Amino acid sequence: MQDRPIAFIGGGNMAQAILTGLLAAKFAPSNMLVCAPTLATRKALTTKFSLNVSEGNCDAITFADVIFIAVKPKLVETVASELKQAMKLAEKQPLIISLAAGVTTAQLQKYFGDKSHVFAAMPNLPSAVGQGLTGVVAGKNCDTNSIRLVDELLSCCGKTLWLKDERQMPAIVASAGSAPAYFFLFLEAMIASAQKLGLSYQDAKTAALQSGMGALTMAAQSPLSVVELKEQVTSPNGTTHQALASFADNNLKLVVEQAMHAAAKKAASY
Ligand SMILES: NC(=O)C1=CN([C@@H]2O[C@H](COP(=O)(O)OP(=O)(O)OC[C@H]3O[C@@H](n4cnc5c(N)ncnc54)[C@H](OP(=O)(O)O)[C@@H]3O)[C@@H](O)[C@H]2O)C=CC1
Ligand SMILES: O=C(O)[C@@H]1CCC=N1
Repeated sequence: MQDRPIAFIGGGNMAQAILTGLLAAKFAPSNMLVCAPTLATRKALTTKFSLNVSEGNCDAITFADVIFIAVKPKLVETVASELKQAMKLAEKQPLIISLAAGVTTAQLQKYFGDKSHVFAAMPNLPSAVGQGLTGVVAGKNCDTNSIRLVDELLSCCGKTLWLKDERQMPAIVASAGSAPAYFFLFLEAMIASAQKLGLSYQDAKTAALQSGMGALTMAAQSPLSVVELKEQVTSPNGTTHQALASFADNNLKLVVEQAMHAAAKKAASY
């Protein structure tokens, strides 16, 4: 699999995260092509990854077996109309994996053509460190071999979740695609509060990060539920009780629910 030529349309944050995951899994930079319109982006990508770059998106068709679409959702139709022309002349049809939030397999099928082999995927940024979560759905023309290949590719970047019902995709956007930002926000707030309580920035960051990594590792490994683990930290009328009561007074669960519904609603609107 590592010798498969792979192209990215768009070379921004998400393309680079997946690229980093694939390169760590021993894909060769010489088998990678990134198409991006801005010269500065192409130069930065060449310097960082020593891979191939192109200004023209259609080069992806002659180069690659698998093409990741890593542009903003609103641009997917535009880049698809370019690629579709080149695909008509191609001997072999590439697998198209869209990373765009909220763009469905039906939309992809319409943009790339009824015979195209499309996947709608929703990864997240920790793909860059092999800890990503990608929700994915296969379009109607994808056979078992191509599904297996896409699963292997995405698994280089972390866990892969094949959705039985594509209508679950907005929930994946809200709970995985956007979710790293919620954790970063929480860390940002904890670091700032710890500084106000007297720690240096560096110590505040170490305390927040180590507590976060410790808690997440326990939540992943323990047979106990997160509610039970939370109770183990909380002494009756102790310090944690005070903190959790303050969160409850400020309706933290409702705040989280509203935020995730807003993300899902946006995903469903593309
Ligand atoms: N960021 C994230 O955490 C996640 C993002 N996604 C999805 O990934 C997609 C990309 O997001 P993200 O990487 O954050 O965005 P960025 O803005 O970081 O990157 C977008 C890229 O698209 C390129 N681009 C713009 N126009 C064209 C064009 N006409 N042809 C080819 N490339 C073009 C830009 O090139 P240039 O730099 O040359 O202008 C840029 O490299 C989105 O659809 C988003 O929904 C999904 C999950 C998580
Ligand atoms: O914010 C966004 O729209 C993209 C999709 C998920 C994460 N980033």
